[in-house]
Amino acid sequence: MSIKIENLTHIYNPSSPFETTALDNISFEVTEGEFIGLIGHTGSGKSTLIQHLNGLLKPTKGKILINQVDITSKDVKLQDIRKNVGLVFQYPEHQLFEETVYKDIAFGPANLGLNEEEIKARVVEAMDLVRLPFQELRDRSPFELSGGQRRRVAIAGVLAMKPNILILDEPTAGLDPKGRDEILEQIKSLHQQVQNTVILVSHSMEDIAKLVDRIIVMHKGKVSLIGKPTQVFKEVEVLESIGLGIPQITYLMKMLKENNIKLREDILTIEEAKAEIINWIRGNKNA
Ligand SMILES: Nc1ncnc2c1ncn2[C@@H]1O[C@H](COP(=O)(O)OP(=O)(O)OP(=O)(O)O)[C@@H](O)[C@H]1O
Repeated sequence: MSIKIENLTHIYNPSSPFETTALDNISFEVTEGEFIGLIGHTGSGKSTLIQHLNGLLKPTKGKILINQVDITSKDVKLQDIRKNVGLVFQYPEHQLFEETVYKDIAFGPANLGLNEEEIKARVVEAMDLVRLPFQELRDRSPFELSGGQRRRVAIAGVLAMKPNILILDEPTAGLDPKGRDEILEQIKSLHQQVQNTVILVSHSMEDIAKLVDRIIVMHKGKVSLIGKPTQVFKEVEVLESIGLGIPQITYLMKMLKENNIKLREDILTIEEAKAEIINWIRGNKNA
């Protein structure tokens, strides 16, 4: 499903001493099946923006079109939006409440009015997508699991709704490096399998550089940059002026180039850098 944001403004506590313009007239489009990284400093408006996409917040001004349907219109039911747009909040495991893993993941599909057989199929599939063993964990309490497993149960609960648009707000926050890599790897492989539209909110350029088709950089309620990772990372001055950087490996490639070691600058991962440096060394040996 596609998303089109038109002149979206959101003001908290309007006409009060606490008035805050969290989103300031922003516009952009996301095409069906795109994987978007949404990045920006704390307070830049990321959470406010994504809460508009599943109808949790209403715009002060502007429109949100999902597959050309304006979801801010009074005729659109919240339930229909939520069927299509799955939102995984920050620290989603805090919202687990059922006594078993199965019941927690089944909660959303049950609310969709599906029958028991279909609900079970959804739970099995969702647990498989986040690599949680169904037989071993189905009857366990989510509260007996590790932090990383609880996070995956919570993500599975949203995946079981089979949303066409999946939005994840800092899904790796608070996890150790292994847990973080596993979750990112699972989100990537899910996107490759089902080709859904994904918006991943992150503070880490490193994390999103490897995954996304395009990056949206937010600053003070506005879209500051939007483009492919390699395009966005060329804007080092803009990024630094708003307190963000480019991935360390991209810095290293730039520095090598400045020292007359001619390498590609659009390197995003250590693996790509390794291959490029080995090529360069081989080329010089043969010269
Ligand atoms: N419920 C609220 N009431 C009043 N102001 C709010 C509310 N939620 C957010 N804000 C303000 O709106 C602005 C944008 O906040 P928002 O949470 O959208 O930013 P963010 O980029 O998601 O930050 P973080 O990375 O910390 O989650 C901030 O100035 C924030 O203080």
